Amino acid sequence: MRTRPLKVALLGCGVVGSEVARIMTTHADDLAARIGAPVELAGVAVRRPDRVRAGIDPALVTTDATALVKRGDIDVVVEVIGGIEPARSLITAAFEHGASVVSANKALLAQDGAALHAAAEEHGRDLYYEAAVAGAIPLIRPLRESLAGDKINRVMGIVNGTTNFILDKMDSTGAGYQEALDEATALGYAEADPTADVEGFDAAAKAAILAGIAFHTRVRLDDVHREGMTEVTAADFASAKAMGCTIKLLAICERAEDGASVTARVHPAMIPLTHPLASVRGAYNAVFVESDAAGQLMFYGPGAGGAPTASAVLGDLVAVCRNRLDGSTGPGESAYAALPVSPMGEVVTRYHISLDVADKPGVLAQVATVFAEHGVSIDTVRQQGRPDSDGEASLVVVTHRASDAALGGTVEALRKLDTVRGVASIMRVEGE
Ligand SMILES: NC(=O)c1ccc[n+]([C@@H]2O[C@H](COP(=O)([O-])OP(=O)(O)OC[C@H]3O[C@@H](n4cnc5c(N)ncnc54)[C@H](O)[C@@H]3O)[C@@H](O)[C@H]2O)c1
Ligand SMILES: N[C@@H](CCO)C(=O)O
Ligand code: NA
Repeated sequence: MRTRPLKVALLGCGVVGSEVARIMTTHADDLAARIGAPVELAGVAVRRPDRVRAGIDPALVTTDATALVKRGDIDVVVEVIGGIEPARSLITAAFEHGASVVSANKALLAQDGAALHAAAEEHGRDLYYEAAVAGAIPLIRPLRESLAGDKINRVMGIVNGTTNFILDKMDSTGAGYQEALDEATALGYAEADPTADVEGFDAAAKAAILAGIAFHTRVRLDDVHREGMTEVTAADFASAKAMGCTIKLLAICERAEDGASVTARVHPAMIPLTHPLASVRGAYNAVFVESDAAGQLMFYGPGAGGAPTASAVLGDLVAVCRNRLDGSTGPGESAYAALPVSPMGEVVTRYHISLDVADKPGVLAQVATVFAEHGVSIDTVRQQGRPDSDGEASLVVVTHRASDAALGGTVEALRKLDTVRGVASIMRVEGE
């Protein structure tokens, strides 16, 4: 074993960074044995230097992250600050000054992954980010390495723990969205500003990263269709139950049936209770991968939290350190397929549409005609009179597979019918 240590700079010492530092210290001997050289924490960049950080030598702490990454003797920079800047400039400077980088930053990778990979390649260094998608769950490496010989057709997953916790609460208790969000906040699952999670931004960033790796194609954050889950109601869950389904916020990356294009999207969807993703409870994450040769694979585990996320960071750290020792680099960006990313209108799936209609003769026929005129085939229709309403009924239509554009046209035309008083909800049905 080499005795000269590999030097690691840690940027950010929050929820994830403090766990990275702890594991580096407590598992130092094992890490050294696995890597073939000791790893030394050579500097820790923080924003608040006065805070007491158990197990971290105060002499290592600095507020000057830029000077730390430019020191020249750093082998690996671990970026767990988050956000776009200064993380992007720091990572770029790290490559320029000879370091490899491990990051957990999905927002940055989804936005600037291509440029950062190019910088890593230019300087002959590694950029690893297993922790950026689904926390501790090994996913990036299985997609990039274990499945490198297969053809991935679909990646569908629950990649946000906060929203899964909220939806699971709504499902199991009948609570409304706000009540479930309040509980998630009180228990520390949801942040004070939950926008990134509940509006699907976090999941969309992860979808962009996953689609890019799965399809060897550059998929930018802007290419991902995004709908949050704030409009999901207790009534939607009741409808889902009636169909033997539950509702999950899904990130879905798909190759088109002709293989010539791909799509990436995040939205709430009904899935059958028999689908493996339906049994993912609480704040857990899971990703379902379908490929030509392997068939169906499921990756499941904790998608967030300090120690679980640090597990993924440490795994990357070991891999990157091994590469440094033998002067190699691991796989970089693979975007050779360069498939076009189609807009949401071209996505084909099934829909569950709940309408408030006038309860009188001919209405069902009128509604069915609108679906037929737009080429959307109906699978089932369920009508329920509502005793409390003045001559209104709820009409629930479940369609066969149709394009999002055709469904959009159908709904627009339905809204124009006098007999359709309102469109209570539209939800996609996945996983069948
Ligand atoms: N917390 C999780 O469960 C989780 C899971 C997966 C990925 N991640 C990702 O890991 C990263 C870190 O997340 P976190 O939960 O640890 O966040 P956090 O807010 O707890 O920690 C970030 C730390 O960086 C510090 N910081 C900010 N700007 C800095 C600067 N210029 N120099 C030095 N330090 C600076 C902050 O003071 C803070 O302590 C993010 O990219 C996040 O998306 C987090
Ligand atoms: N806010 C994210 C953290 C992990 O990226 C979640 O709830 O899953
Ligand atoms: Na992961």
